[in-house]
Amino acid sequence: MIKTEKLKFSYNKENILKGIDLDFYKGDFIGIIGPNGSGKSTLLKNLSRSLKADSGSVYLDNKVLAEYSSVKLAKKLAVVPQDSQVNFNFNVYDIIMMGRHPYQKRWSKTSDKDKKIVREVMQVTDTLKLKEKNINALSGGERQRVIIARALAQKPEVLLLDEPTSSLDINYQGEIYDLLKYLNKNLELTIITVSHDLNLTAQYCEKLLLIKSGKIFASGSAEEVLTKSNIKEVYNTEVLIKKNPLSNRPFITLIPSANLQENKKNKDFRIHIIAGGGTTKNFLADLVSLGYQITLGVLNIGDADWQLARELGLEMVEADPFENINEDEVKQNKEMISKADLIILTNLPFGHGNLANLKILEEFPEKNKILLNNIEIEKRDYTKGKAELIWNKLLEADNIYLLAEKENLFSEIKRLEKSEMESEL
Ligand SMILES: Nc1ncnc2c1ncn2[C@@H]1O[C@H](COP(=O)(O)OP(=O)(O)OP(=O)(O)O)[C@@H](O)[C@H]1O
Repeated sequence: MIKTEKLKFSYNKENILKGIDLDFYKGDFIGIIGPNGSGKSTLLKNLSRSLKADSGSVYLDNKVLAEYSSVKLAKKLAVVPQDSQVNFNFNVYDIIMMGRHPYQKRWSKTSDKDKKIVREVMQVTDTLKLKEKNINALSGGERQRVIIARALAQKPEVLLLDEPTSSLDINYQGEIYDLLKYLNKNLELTIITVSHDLNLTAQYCEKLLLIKSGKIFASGSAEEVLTKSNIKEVYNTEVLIKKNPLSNRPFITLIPSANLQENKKNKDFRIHIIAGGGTTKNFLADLVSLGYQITLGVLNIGDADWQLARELGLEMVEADPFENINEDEVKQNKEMISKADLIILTNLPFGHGNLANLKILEEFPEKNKILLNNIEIEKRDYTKGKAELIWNKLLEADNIYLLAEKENLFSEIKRLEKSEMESEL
């Protein structure tokens, strides 16, 4: 339906769009995302012909966009611009009726058909009750619904929106995107929207187009586009990606980078974590944001710590649950431990899996170890079997530190890191 070929555009000789090839189909619901200044709005304006490309082409239904008369184009394609200020004191009804201009002859009166269509779009956009109100007396969310209603009154096949929810609160954001979804599903409107909100677009749009510096960096489903590495590459940001339980689409959370200087300093300090059962949930993301190099193992696939480590994109040794750790997994774990400057243990020395983990540790008596949540351990009965022997031996060493608190963990790591650096000098 909309296609571009080698689309290039520049403002004052500054290349903004650097060869965009895209192909959108009838009924698509597309989200165009990307960092500030990457060229999203410029692309949208080229698609709606409010800017003219330097080279390359835009096609609408296989016809070059430039060949459409403005009336024909307005009947096919409507735009909800980023800054939808209306400078006149019109009431809502008159504003929406403006969408009928492409269908009206000059000086002609509004027809019954115009009135019927305006009424329909007011119903769909829930703006009937605002009919008599002055446009400048509306809230941001109401105004946006009116501007969308005006665009719909054009009876377009494609709706282009530039950040339709940027100034709206979370309630109105959902309302506008629900409306777009309804229009897309029920009226088969093709929707192309620029947005900064990765989670909203992930939840509502069927396809995403990720723009970086005027080029398409990635396109496809939300799962395909919103990967940790794409976001790192394009936004230079570390994120946590989970599945939104309602939509099953990716849900992105920013990992705060606590202190960039600190992060740089920590870059080479490696920590290997032996955990299980979600015992890392209070500190794992913090350690990542502090810049430590984290590995984990051996974790059972499906375990809460395994899940979190995956979401954080960490390197780990994984094992099938309810199976003994096999030789290969032991080997991988040993490799990770041998590279680590510090080992953190969070779980308890019982069960096959942890026994194997403990046995591996026996081979690294020289490594500093932190045992988190020692209080928990004292409560448990681990006094039987081989685990006890290994465990007691570990506890006898003077390079194992027992901690109960997350806060103490960070200061203890810093202390060990410092002494490591001093011993290297
Ligand atoms: N009218 C203009 N004249 C000159 N340069 C412009 C103009 N409009 C935009 N630019 C520049 O073109 C580049 C792309 O701008 P554009 O608005 O398309 O980016 P964007 O991805 O939509 O950004 P944002 O997310 O911040 O809205 C930016 O560097 C911007 O400064």
